[in-house]
Amino acid sequence: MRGSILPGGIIKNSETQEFSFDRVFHQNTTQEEIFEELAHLIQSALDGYHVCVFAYGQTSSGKTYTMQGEPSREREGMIPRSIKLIFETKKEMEALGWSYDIRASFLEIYNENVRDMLAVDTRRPLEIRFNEGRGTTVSNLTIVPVSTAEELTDYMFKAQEKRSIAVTNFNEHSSRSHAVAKIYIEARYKDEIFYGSVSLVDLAGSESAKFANSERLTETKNINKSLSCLGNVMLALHKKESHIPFRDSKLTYLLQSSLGGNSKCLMIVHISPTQDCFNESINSLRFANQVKTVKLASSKNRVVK
Ligand SMILES: Nc1ncnc2c1ncn2[C@@H]1O[C@H](COP(=O)(O)OP(=O)(O)OP(=O)(O)O)[C@@H](O)[C@H]1O
Repeated sequence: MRGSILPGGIIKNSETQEFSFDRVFHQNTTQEEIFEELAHLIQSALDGYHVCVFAYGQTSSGKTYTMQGEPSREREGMIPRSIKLIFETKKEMEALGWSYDIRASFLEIYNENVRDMLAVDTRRPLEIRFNEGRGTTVSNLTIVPVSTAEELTDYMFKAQEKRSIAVTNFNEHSSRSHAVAKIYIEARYKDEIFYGSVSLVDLAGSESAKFANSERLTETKNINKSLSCLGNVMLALHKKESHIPFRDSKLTYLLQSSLGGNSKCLMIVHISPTQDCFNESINSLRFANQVKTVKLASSKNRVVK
């Protein structure tokens, strides 16, 4: 990335800043190519691992496009592709004697309130609880059993329609909430049960508060607080600190089980190609650099009956 930031956000174009990541996608990369990075993780969830995929980046940088996509086959995003892969693999494995119980929930965190996207009244905030052995759960969250990919995709669209939408300076239909689609997979083979899950997280835009108008300031502050908590949790995990500040935000508290040791995580960081967004892009790349250093341990969640 060319340019550097001077105090006050002035960009000096003569210097080069370099970042390196596991994979870098350009703006013409297809959804199918991006999903190739995810497919093995989805497979892991079917084998009994907890998997978490984040889309991070400033407003309008393409997070929802990546996760949700658009209805056409080529443009469908990571969530519908994950759903299809889960049900295709389930069918193959059932022929080999496995059986599956698949359920799903959709929630959003808006202004530090957790809301159930499948509930009739989505305004009712829900509580996050921590149970020894079960990890974090959300009280009264609707978790629906699903038996086909189409059924689960329909729930995804219903949940998406209800997401908090507000007007911002950058994106007319910007999503101002973190959206978490979670698929719970219980796989049985003979006397063994494997408990896996996939959390697909479309984070709210990470733009700096100075761009927000006064109405949106509280939203933006809450979004930035939870994203910086996510960064702090990642840093504390990286340093193997004795206290990991999961409870500093609803987002990190909710994802405690997915981040805290026993999971496979992937973050897709989005940046906008325009010069106006340079400072935000640098911030996103720095965040990604910090996250990249975190090494999580993961193990299969297996019970023998
Ligand atoms: N790779 C892409 N190809 C085609 N269109 C794209 C691509 N990425 C983003 N877009 C388009 O750019 C616009 C903004 O993208 P999107 O809504 O996904 O951004 P976002 O990061 O989710 O924003 P917000 O934080 O406000 O939710 C949308 O109209 C989307 O269709």
